Amino acid sequence: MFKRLPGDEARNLVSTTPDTAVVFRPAVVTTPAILTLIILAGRVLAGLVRMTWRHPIAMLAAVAPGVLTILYGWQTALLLTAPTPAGLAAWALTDRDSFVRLVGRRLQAWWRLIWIYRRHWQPVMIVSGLGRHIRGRDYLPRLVKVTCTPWADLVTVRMLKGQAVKDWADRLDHLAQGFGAVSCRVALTHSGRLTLTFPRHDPLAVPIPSRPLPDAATVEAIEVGKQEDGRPWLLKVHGTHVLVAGATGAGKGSILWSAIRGLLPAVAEGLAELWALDPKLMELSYGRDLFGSRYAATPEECADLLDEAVSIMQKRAARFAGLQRNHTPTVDDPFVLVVVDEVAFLTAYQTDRQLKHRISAALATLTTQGRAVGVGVLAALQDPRKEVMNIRNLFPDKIALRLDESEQVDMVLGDGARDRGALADHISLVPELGAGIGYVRLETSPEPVRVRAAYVSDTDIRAMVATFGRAA
Ligand SMILES: Nc1ncnc2c1ncn2[C@@H]1O[C@H](COP(=O)(O)OP(=O)(O)OP(=O)(O)O)[C@@H](O)[C@H]1O
Repeated sequence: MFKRLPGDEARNLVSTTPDTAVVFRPAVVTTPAILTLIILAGRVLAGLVRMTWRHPIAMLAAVAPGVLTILYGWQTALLLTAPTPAGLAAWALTDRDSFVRLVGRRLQAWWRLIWIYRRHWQPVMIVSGLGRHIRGRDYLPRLVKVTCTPWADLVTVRMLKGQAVKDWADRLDHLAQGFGAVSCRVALTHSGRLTLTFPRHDPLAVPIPSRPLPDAATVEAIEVGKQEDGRPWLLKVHGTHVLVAGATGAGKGSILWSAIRGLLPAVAEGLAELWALDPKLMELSYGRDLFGSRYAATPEECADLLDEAVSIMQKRAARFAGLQRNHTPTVDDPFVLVVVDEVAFLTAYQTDRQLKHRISAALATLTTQGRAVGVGVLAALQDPRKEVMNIRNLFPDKIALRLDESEQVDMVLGDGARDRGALADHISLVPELGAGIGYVRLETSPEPVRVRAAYVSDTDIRAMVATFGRAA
């Protein structure tokens, strides 16, 4: 009945070594076929119980037609079960969003669990070195569940005992390639549990047009683009300082302009002021009228403007002392955002030592004391190395756009950011595909989030100047 397997030959083993003192003849116990069948049946039953426990509705849908047919005949079964698919189809046609959210994504997740992840789990784990094959047994991390979002698969994994997140972070390429995704990111969710994110498509692949002007005057989180999951990317500039690092052509301008755009209604109401330092004389000069007299281009002018910001900050601090600890923008004490394009021109690349010292001191003073009194700095920078920007750590919020070298990612976003998937050095050089794309660490989570800034075109800037130039 059963094929003879190599193991059955063990009883015929003889030693071929001459004069061997001891010859092993392993005792081979033949398992009765009935026992094997009972064990197999037990496993199938346990699998069915587990499946019913985990997916009761799916099991009911699969089993009900058969049971009804046996009990009442096929006509009755058809009559009783047909309304379900018909109802689902009607639901899908009338309210596609809720159908996709509640049914479609679950089916998709189930299908991808079976077809992509479970099918390839063992080989990918063993080949990538995340699982172990010891003495004929596989020790594999456990694939807990798969959830589908509109753009990615989130795969929950229980690590093997003794594994570290770094073991997984070092093998992101293996995982992406193994499961047919373009990239993979890893995040620790609970002790011993990870979530792997495999994007199915890229919602940031096409440039995003400039965001609509806010209806109300606000200095709080400004919508400057989109996050990878499709939600708006809200940038906080009030109560913090933001450093935008990116190689030339990475799209730093689009973040500066999106932030400026979002603040314009507040500027018009007198609740905010935009001060611009434009040492490259390129980016901010285009909308110069938006800044009124608070625009500087030469290093001397920039130093004067920064000193003025420091003086305002210190006067406010003296007035607020003992009365208030946080700033609320008012017409008398508006929020001041100092926008600096290519800050290294004013610091590292500045040849006049005295001026360089003055500017560095003013920037350090603003970034250490300005938050609480409503003076913020939004600075762009091409090269994030410490020699170039020794005060980069005084900026609480940092954004990494396309960077030239992998080591620069952790310099901008902090240790371990690249290991967790902030591949800022892999962003495309083609402007349509990569400009404005970057990684941020939001306050709520240490995991880097991929974002794309909206592109504020020259036409947008001209329209902004036409509407708000006078207010400035
Ligand atoms: N958010 C964006 N979406 C799509 N394309 C963009 C975006 N931002 C910029 N671009 C494109 O990329 C080009 C370079 O952008 P930008 O000049 O802002 O880069 P940069 O980082 O400021 O470079 P540099 O440091 O050389 O000034 C722009 O001319 C534009 O065509």
